[in-house]
Amino acid sequence: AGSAELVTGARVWIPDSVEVWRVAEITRSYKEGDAILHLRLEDGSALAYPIEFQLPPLCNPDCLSGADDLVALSYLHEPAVLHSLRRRFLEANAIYTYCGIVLVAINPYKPLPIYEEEVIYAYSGREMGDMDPHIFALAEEAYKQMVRFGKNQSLIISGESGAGKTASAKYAMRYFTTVGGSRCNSSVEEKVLASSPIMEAFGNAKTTRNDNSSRFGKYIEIGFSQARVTGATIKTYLLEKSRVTFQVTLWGAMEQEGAPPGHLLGKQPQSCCAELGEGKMSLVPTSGAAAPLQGSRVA
Ligand SMILES: Nc1ncnc2c1ncn2[C@@H]1O[C@H](COP(=O)(O)OP(=O)(O)OP(=O)(O)O)[C@@H](O)[C@H]1O
Repeated sequence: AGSAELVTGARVWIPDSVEVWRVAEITRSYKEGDAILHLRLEDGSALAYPIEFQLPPLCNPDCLSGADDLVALSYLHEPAVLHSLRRRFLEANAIYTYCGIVLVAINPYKPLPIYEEEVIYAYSGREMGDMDPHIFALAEEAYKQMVRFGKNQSLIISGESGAGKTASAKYAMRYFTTVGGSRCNSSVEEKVLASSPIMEAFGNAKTTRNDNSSRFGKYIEIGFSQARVTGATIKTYLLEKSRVTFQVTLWGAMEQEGAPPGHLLGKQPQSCCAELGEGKMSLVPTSGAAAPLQGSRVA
């Protein structure tokens, strides 16, 4: 925040060890060079907040936080983004929010009734701004651009382990196979969708972060002809050595602070496959180097 905006009555975010950020109201206008900012917390208590390096970030007006596009916020900083996403999720069960052309997704860790075929058709042919933020809106935008201009499109999905990248990619694929499904050759779409469990059987494992964690990134190329799906190619990439070659014991996983995220959970390398169960296989190269992975073709 600029010092001119830190006036009596303005609200700011201050760091908190439990809630991460909490709101406080300024009770005395701040002047350049002041070492203390006088605040009142939400429970009514007074706080003399020391200005060490940075002035605290300002709160957005209540009417703005919770907007479906973060770009609408007057102040765009970490507490504003977290507060807006939290409010949308808790108040409206809204897991998707735009930030311009980027879609931010929160993993709800429970099934939501927002991926049915009716929802796909509701998004089909619509503009991004007309509908609530959704992975289908993004998929529709890419599909429309491809059909309209005949240009290849890419969806880049990133996030930490367990964020929901694989699930999002599957929803996008379901969208394309539904709106771009061909009536005469429906087995192609079925094969494209059926490729996911096969790839997961070979390449996923249970980790401390995610019960069904991908061991490598996937580049999925979906081919279209006259706006209809004709097939898909999956190439594997980004084989993280730390995910594959580093193993800790079951007890070590619990005890070891700062263990790399997404590492395999197994007692001994040789017992790892059995640990993983449910038809999943671990990828444990015999040498320390990352094993090259081949692309596999579907349909
Ligand atoms: N939109 C969603 N709705 C409901 N559940 C979800 C959603 N997205 C993800 N999940 C759940 O969260 C779990 C973890 O998601 P997912 O495997 O897609 O994460 P990831 O980002 O691919 O993780 P990793 O990098 O470890 O492979 C999934 O098994 C799924 O049950």
